[in-house]
Amino acid sequence: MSLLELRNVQAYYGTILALKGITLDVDQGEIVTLIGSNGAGKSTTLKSICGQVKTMGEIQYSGKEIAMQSPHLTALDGIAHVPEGRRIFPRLTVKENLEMGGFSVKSKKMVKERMEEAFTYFPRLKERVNQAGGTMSGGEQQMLAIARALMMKPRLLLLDEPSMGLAPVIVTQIFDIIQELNNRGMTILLVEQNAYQALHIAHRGYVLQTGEIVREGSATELLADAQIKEAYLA
Ligand SMILES: Nc1ncnc2c1ncn2[C@@H]1O[C@H](COP(=O)(O)OP(=O)(O)OP(=O)(O)O)[C@@H](O)[C@H]1O
Repeated sequence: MSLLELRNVQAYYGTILALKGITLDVDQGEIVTLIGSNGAGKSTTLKSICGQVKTMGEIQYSGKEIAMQSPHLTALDGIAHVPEGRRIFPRLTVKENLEMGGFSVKSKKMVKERMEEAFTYFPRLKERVNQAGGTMSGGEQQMLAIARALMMKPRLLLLDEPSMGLAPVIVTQIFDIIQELNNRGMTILLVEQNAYQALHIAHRGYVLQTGEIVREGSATELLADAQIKEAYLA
């Protein structure tokens, strides 16, 4: 059984059908990437999993049906969503942002432990623990957004375009960290426009086009595919 299974998932914004029946799996321990152009439905797929849009079809997580479940409960079930555009709290410090991420953790000691664990991935955040989130660079804010998601010790991490708007050298750092998270056991569903780098760290990938999956395969297969190269890796 996969950790996450979507079966014929349709998603609507009002009467607009943004996903036309998506079927995909994410197994425990994998990095799976969703690639596709602007408006293909990548973000909507993540929002569907988190109960942030109206959906039809089955979404099973760890054997439980979670379609249309409230985002709050989905988070408590162990699914962390890092949305596009790194929505950190700009006026709060790094430490306060991380504490907000651990809001559901009752023990202060555990919050501290988790913060220290997050700092092992992001030593730069530790150096800036009292700096206001909004004054940090784009890359640091992305790191903070991911670190904040780690505070609830998720089993599944949904990352929406973590490379967006970042300089190439920072993108490489972020991708290295994503890979390290996975090496230490985190299952990751990664949405990316940067298909080339995403496929380099992923095990498998799905290609979305106007709300439909048009191709799926191992990352190696997709990287070698001539059509994909032309459309997404140019
Ligand atoms: N709040 C909304 N209201 C109406 N339509 C929406 C809304 N959000 C997204 N859509 C539409 O749903 C479709 C899928 O959008 P989505 O954001 O999932 O694409 P995406 O693949 O993540 O693209 P991008 O990389 O540009 O974010 C698009 O046609 C978009 O216009």
